[in-house]
Amino acid sequence: MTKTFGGVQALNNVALSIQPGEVHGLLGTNGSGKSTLIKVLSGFHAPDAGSLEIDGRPVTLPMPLGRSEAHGLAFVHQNLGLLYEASVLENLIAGDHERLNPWRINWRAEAERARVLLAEYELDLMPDQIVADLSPVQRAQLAIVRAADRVREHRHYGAPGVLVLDEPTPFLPEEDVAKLFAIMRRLKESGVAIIFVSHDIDEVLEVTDRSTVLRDGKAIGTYYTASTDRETLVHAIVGRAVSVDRRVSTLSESRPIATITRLSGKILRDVSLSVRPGEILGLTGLIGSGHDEVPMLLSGAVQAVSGDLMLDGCSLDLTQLRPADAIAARIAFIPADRQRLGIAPELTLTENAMLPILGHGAWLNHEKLRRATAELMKRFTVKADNPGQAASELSGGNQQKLVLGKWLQLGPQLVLLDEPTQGIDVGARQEIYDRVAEACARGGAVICATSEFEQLETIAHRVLVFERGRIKAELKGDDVTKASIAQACYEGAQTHAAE
Ligand SMILES: Nc1ncnc2c1ncn2[C@@H]1O[C@H](COP(=O)(O)OP(=O)(O)OP(=O)(O)O)[C@@H](O)[C@H]1O
Repeated sequence: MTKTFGGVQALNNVALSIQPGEVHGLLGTNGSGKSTLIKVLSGFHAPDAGSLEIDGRPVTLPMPLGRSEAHGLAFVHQNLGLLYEASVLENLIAGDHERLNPWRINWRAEAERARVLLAEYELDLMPDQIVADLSPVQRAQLAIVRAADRVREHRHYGAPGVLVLDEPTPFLPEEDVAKLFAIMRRLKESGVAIIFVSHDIDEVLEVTDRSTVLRDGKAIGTYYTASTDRETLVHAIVGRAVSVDRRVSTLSESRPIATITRLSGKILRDVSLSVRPGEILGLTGLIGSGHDEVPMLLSGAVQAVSGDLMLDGCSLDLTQLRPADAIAARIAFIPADRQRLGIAPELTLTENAMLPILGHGAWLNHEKLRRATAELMKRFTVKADNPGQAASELSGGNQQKLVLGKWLQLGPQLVLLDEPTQGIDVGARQEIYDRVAEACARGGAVICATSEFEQLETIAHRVLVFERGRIKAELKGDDVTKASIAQACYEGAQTHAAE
């Protein structure tokens, strides 16, 4: 398969075969061509050259949009492909042309079918819930179950069934990843083949049978999971060894730069905490613990029920805080849902990157803005054709790097991160950590909400573990390890503290 966009060769003669009942990892750095390959299979892109065979039968390319399902292919793309204003039920049946006559839908029977399906996969969802009201995790689960259902349906028609999961796990905490893997194993046992795109090498080693690595649009090799290891895969992906050792700077004794008192939101109840200049404070917990509410409330993205923030001597009432006030106070927020909250997809890279620094003057120096964006893209290693292209054309990981660059260029004194490296490849993660460390070295403080324990072990000076809206444990210094964070999350507090 070969595909070029302007000057970018996204796929260069890639060959790949997937066996029935196999989980096949598709790995590679950001922009290496994984999504492009998948979008060729779904009919979104027409390849420049290449052929496709399913179950021994040649399939004509380009795949007409909507026809991939008839060949037994079902997809969960990075943006999940859900209709946000529609209900869970409407999302489950939307586009199910193989099974449903769109002119005559028995809504009662479909609602019952949806209830059975959701119960089978142990999802705590009701058919009439609106997708916009669901948490990111629930949305990911819904998209995966919908695709799994379509694949299974096709087995009744005698088609082999291939489920394609393009990075379905970045939002999911460990317990939900385990649930997803259980779904995958069940499908695999019934002969369904699964293509699994992930940047998480541990997950890849746990769930795949084989993996193919793409680099710069070329297939570097296919590896049997049973006879490979983390280092080999990382080396194949990045082209060099990558260390995941703990790397935190030494903190000098100083007073907090930010103190949050009695913060309450939808889940959070009366939480108080503080963070010192140069410190990276990790917040974590299981799904619904409320840790990921903190960045939203401190940035004014959502107004708090109660709470104050004392930032470098200034007091901010978090029940009144608007995003513009937060930006003026030099608070930067990098949200988890980059597609909806991080980027403006139709705007160019320059427009996206320069939005926070544009003044209110009538004249814009476009050449200067373009140059500043090109510089930013270099610093944050955003792989793109040129600053004038639309942000929607960037690969997922490169969009994330653009959002980080857009906010960190302001030199914020409080950086709020929510799952900052989701979708970022193992090599580029180190660069992101370097940029975050730079923000700290300038005297800023970082609050990072994440369900990736390994990330916290690598970068956090201190970690607060949340449960039911409250802090239940604090881990510091050498106690910040993947194992101790997991233990605190799952088994109860080691120590209890709230500064
Ligand atoms: N519609 C498009 N127009 C222009 N360039 C594109 C388009 N889609 C993808 N590209 C480019 O093709 C290359 C491969 O992108 P692709 O999305 O396939 O990467 P990826 O491996 O899925 O990356 P990630 O891990 O970040 O999601 C990138 O350089 C990207 O910028």
